[in-house]
Amino acid sequence: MGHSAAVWDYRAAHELTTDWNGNPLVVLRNPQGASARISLHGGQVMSWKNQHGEELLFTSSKAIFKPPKAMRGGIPICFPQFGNCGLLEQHGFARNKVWTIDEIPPPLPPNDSNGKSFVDLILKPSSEELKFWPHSFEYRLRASLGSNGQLSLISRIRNVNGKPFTFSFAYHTYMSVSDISEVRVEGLETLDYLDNLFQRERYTEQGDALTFESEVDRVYLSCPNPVAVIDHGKKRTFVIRKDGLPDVVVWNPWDKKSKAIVDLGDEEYKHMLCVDGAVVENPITLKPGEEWMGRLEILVVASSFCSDHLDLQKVRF
Ligand SMILES: O=P(O)(O)OC[C@H]1O[C@@H](O)[C@H](O)[C@@H](O)[C@@H]1O
Repeated sequence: MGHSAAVWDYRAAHELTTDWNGNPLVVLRNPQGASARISLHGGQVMSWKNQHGEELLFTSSKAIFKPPKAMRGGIPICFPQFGNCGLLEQHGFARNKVWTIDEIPPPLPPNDSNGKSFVDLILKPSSEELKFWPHSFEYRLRASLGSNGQLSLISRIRNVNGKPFTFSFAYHTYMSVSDISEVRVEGLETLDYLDNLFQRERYTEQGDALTFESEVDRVYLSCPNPVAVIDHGKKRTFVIRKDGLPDVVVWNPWDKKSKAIVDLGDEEYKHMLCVDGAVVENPITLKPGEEWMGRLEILVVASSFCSDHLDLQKVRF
């Protein structure tokens, strides 16, 4: 049965360790030497390295690795609320909870199993969460690392409640960049966005590409695939493809705001950019028994491909 191959893949390709603070951590590796580390605290990707051992995600030098807060960096999961538009704590509780590993996960689809290592993490609400968000759910997060180093995150959230519930969501992806002034984001041209710096007022993107000269905190609406983060300094491009995640949040706090963020080092805002696949404008409502799926895939394209003429539609994951 197909299942045995997947179990073999799973056992051979990931290992369990702990971070220096004692939090359990899953390590995925591919045969070429790329790796990803996913913490059971928050189901958060903490590190993603390419085959040369270069870190692709930003982690603050002042990051606090202790529950109940999420570490500043990597890819925190924002669920069941994005931002502060709701009654829950900012970005919801999922990023602050301890997840478990599914030791016998469903297999990878046969057409997608080649060289992939993966892990499935599970979050179910405890009686504590149910007190302030009274909805039973099962959340399965599959993190996988592909043969060309691409990182893929698939969230499946199922309503196991007797009543419908509604949520918003984001993969809050902190990319590591050479210098924010050397970066541009493509794929957002002509889109409408909600500007968090102006009470979520709606504007339309006018530029050919988004560049950074001051604080940016926006939700771009209904973004087509792909979105690209082009880093001229590091000569590499993050190509982002998503499914079930219509919106894209772009955030950099810039100098003034970052001084107020206690777990962000001085001047570190220059080396980070959050570009999140998200569901913000139209939250998801799940009826009893229904499941939602949101997939994010990120591939870093080598410097030789990094030019103004990169044809993003032709990038193969
Ligand atoms: O400090 P937190 O809770 O991780 O949030 C960081 C930022 O996350 C972004 O996604 C929001 O748009 C910002 O408004 C927010 O400041």
